[in-house]
Amino acid sequence: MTMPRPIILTCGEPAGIGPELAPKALASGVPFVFLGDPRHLPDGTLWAEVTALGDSVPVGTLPVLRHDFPAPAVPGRPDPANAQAVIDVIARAVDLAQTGQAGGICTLPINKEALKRGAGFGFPGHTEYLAHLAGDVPVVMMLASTNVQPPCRVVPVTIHVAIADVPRLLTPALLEQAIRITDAALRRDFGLDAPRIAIAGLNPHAGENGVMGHEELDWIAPLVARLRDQGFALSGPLPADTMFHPGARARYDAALCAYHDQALIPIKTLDFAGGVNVTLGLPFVRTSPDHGTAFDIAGQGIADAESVIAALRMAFDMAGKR
Ligand SMILES: NC(=O)C1=CN([C@@H]2O[C@H](COP(=O)(O)OP(=O)(O)OC[C@H]3O[C@@H](n4cnc5c(N)ncnc54)[C@H](O)[C@@H]3O)[C@@H](O)[C@H]2O)C=CC1
Ligand SMILES: NCC(=O)COP(=O)(O)O
Repeated sequence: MTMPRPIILTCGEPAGIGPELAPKALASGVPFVFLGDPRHLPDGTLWAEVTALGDSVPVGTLPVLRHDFPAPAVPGRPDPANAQAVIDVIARAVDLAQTGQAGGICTLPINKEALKRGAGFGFPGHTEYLAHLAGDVPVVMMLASTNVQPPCRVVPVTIHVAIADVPRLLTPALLEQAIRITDAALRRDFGLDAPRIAIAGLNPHAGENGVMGHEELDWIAPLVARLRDQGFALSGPLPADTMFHPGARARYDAALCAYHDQALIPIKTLDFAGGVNVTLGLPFVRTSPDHGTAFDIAGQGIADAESVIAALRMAFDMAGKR
């Protein structure tokens, strides 16, 4: 087996904890290159500029593929002048992955509000932007634990949308697409031969036979039955409140949830430190730590690098499987 190419670690929002996590991520042991402005790294960081992904640097030194930003970074205070460069770094990383120069990308967190206000960013997150850059392909956001058993893997079928819009946006076509993409990715990237997927209901108690909502009876259960007949190992619709305890998680490999918080609250409660966000369905590997920009602690040097280390390892592992 050939060794995967190095992973690109994008800088994300330079006013957040991303730049201080990059040197700490060397502890991952994964070959990676930081794509960003070296001026944003903490004082005293050992870094060396590389011009290509194969370039070697001394042990313990952060390899940096330089992307100059217009402004320095002030922790906790995103500068609108830097917003476009944050977006450009993501696009440049995708290009490096699509052209085979990088084994995949691992993204440090962005602040969606800062990008929207600073550069009119038209996407609610990396996930949607990456799908666009890849040619408007359908994708799925999955967050996967690395520290708990049985594992907690969750997919929000609707992603960054207002809760008021969920019942309209959660459609049979979207759920079926998410099931198919998740099943394929669990086989390809996670080495599962017969993935078991649990489907959460939308309503309390999964509607309790229509007395607390009707979507489960109207279309979720029929869709699950139809796809089960096609060979997918599906369970549900299940009441979301009782499907994340260890005994329940032992019965499936990934849980498909109706909306963002239904999926992300369990994993961030069970394994905030080790959670990894992975985009399924892209033609290249993309992972990310599960946390955000953490402006409240940025620049203090106390940010925990466990999630980005787990994300880099997962990206490298996935790149190896492809
Ligand atoms: N992949 C991405 O680009 C993501 C971006 N975000 C963005 O981040 C921004 C802030 O989001 P929040 O909801 O406040 O979540 P957050 O994850 O940034 O912070 C939540 C809490 O966890 C703490 N925390 C986060 N990461 C930590 C770490 N590595 N070590 C120690 N403590 C840590 C923070 O100090 C804060 O108290 C938002 O703009 C959001 O959209 C959020 C999640 C993922
Ligand atoms: N809450 C998860 C999140 O915001 C991650 O979004 P993305 O930037 O990875 O799409």
